[in-house]
Amino acid sequence: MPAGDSAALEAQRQLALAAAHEKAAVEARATASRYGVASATEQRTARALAPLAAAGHHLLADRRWPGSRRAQVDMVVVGPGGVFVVDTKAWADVTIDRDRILRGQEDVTEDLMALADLAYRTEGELAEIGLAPGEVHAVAVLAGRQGVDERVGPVRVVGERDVLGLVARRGARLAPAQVDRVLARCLDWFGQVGAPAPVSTTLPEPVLPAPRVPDAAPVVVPALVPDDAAGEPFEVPAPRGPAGVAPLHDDEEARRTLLQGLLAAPVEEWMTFLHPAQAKVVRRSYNGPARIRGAAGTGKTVVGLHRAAYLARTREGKVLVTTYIRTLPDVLRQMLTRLAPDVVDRVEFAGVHETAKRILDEAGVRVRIDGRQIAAAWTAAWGKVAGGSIIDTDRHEQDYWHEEVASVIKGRGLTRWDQYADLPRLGRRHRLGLQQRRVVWQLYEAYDAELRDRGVHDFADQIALAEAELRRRPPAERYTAVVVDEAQDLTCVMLRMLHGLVGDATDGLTLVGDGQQTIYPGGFTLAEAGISVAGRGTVLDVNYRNTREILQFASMLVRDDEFADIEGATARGDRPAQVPRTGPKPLYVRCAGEADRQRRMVQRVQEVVAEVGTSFGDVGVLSLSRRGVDDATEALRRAGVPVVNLEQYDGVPVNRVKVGTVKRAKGLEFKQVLVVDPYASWFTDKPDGLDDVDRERREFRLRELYVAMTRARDGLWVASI
Ligand SMILES: Nc1ncnc2c1ncn2[C@@H]1O[C@H](COP(=O)(O)OP(=O)(O)OP(=O)(O)O)[C@@H](O)[C@H]1O
Repeated sequence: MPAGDSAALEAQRQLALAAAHEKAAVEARATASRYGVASATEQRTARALAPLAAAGHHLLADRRWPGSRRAQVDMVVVGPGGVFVVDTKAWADVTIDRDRILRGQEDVTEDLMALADLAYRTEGELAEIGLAPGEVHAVAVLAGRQGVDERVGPVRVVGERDVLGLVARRGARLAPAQVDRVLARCLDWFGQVGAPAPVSTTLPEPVLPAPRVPDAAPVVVPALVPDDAAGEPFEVPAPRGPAGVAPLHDDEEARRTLLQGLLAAPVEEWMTFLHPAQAKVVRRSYNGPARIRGAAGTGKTVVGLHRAAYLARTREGKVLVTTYIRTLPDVLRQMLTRLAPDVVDRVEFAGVHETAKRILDEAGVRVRIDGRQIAAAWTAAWGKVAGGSIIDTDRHEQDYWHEEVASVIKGRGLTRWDQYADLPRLGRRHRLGLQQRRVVWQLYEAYDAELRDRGVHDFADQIALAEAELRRRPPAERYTAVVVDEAQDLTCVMLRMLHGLVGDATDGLTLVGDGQQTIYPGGFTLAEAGISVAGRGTVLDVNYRNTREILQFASMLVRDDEFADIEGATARGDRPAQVPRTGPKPLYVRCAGEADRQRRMVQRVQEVVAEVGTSFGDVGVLSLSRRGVDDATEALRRAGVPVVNLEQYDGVPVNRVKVGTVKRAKGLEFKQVLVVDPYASWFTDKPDGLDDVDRERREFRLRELYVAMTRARDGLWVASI
């Protein structure tokens, strides 16, 4: 090749190289400007959140996205308000339509779902140390925006100026020691980002065109027009002020927002921090009905509530929390309001009868319940069929037969004599011969006829009708899940009805309870109710409520107790493996008579409220009978002690001594409990010498006392005569 030719080629090569470098430079600049935009907006989010540091929050910026080699999380906030996984979006023209988010015409929901998925995995990671699932939040911050507070699925979408308030308003949910534990785990989970990839200046050797033979024209290097790489279309508010950036919050505003959070009442530990075993049950998925059991005070209700919140958060549709006791759902709602304010409106609380009523109302089925007419129907039926018969003995009060009809026959949904003739009456010790059963059945028939003649229904009818209605017309996904607290209190038909709401759907039905606390007759098995929880059971075994001394005292009552468990076997109560708390021994006093007992009861109340940290509202006075409740109420009122009957208590803190029957106290707890109606013989009678009628009575009574005593957190006082 002639020398001139080779020089020209070299010039061409150099020019091509220069062009390639220039192109690469333009691209690199464009990329840099994109990063610049991102980091500028992220920095603004960081600045918006910065005041939180003064309130005990830790801001982890630019951490590794767990499970990804390259992706980063803009910011993780760990503090008293919980854990917030924050991603800043420099998006303009954003519209949110229900669970979708659009950027102009483009649906960018999936982008947020990646963040949701990360928060979900983080929740699982932190459950390992017991952090309750509801304390981890996915937050997308819209750069340069204000006054936005929306939800796209599980992701909270807020403006840059709203994010501080979002975190601060959560208040003090985690104690400093818990924040430290969560922080340590988060530092591991969201690892450090490694060194950035080195910048390479190596370019491939340019391939030059072959020289044209006749007259080689000079190579024209096209002018390089920078790509349209100015970055994403988004609006950042016009800079203001000397620094060129608008202040996100003036000091006063930030202080006010923070103060709001700091002043919020701290929540109890169990609302945010669980035992890891509890936290896992909350999130576990069961491919059908599940059962959570455990002895008194092991946190079953707590887990049930967290699970309800978790299911509401992660599923479409509503969750129902229900229980037998009419007043308990209100108390549970109050708890959930503080535990999971974000989902409380998607969880319904209703007693099991209220639930039946709603089902029937919606189906247009009329039910007429009239207490007086029901009582009259019973009295008339008893007079016609049972009075003077072989079941009318002084061994049984009418109540016994009323329970037999209401709980055993109607509770188990029996409608034919042959079903009852040889029915194993689980949990009822007194054996009934065929003759007695026949009379009981006739009594039932007569009672039923009396109800129909009067055009009224009783409460068991209401449940049976609702259950039948659900069978006739399965509900159109009314609830996504049903959580039943104190499930051992329900009759067979009640459980069938609740099962009818969700069937065997994954995570549909969660039964929470403790067979040891069964205080109603009418035992049955889950198989009879058409429910199987095989392989989907969990036992909780740390007692968080009682001191060791209280539990030991209460457990003596049920030492030899055997009960018919809903899973089919005759069971002994679950015993907690751990009872971490200790305290003073319970006091058992023998009184000279009823008047003496009332006097000492008032004195005891006055003593305990004189202790630091105990007020009237922390005291529960419990009785097995309504009469006992009336007497105690009267005595306390006379002494000027403020009282509230548990029938009227809805969980809103009130500084009055709570007085009520043990049945009404189910699921509740008090710092100090006074049990006011035992007779000494209840504790001393040996079961061996009793016939089966008395044995049955004794068993139910002792279980009820056990329930009463295990309501006590710190102090227990039992007075007998
Ligand atoms: N992980 C926990 N950390 C601290 N306290 C807890 C925890 N779990 C439960 N508790 C507390 O233990 C007490 C008992 O909890 P809970 O009422 O849920 O028990 P339970 O098993 O439903 O009791 P019961 O069957 O006797 O009604 C409550 O005061 C609750 O706040």
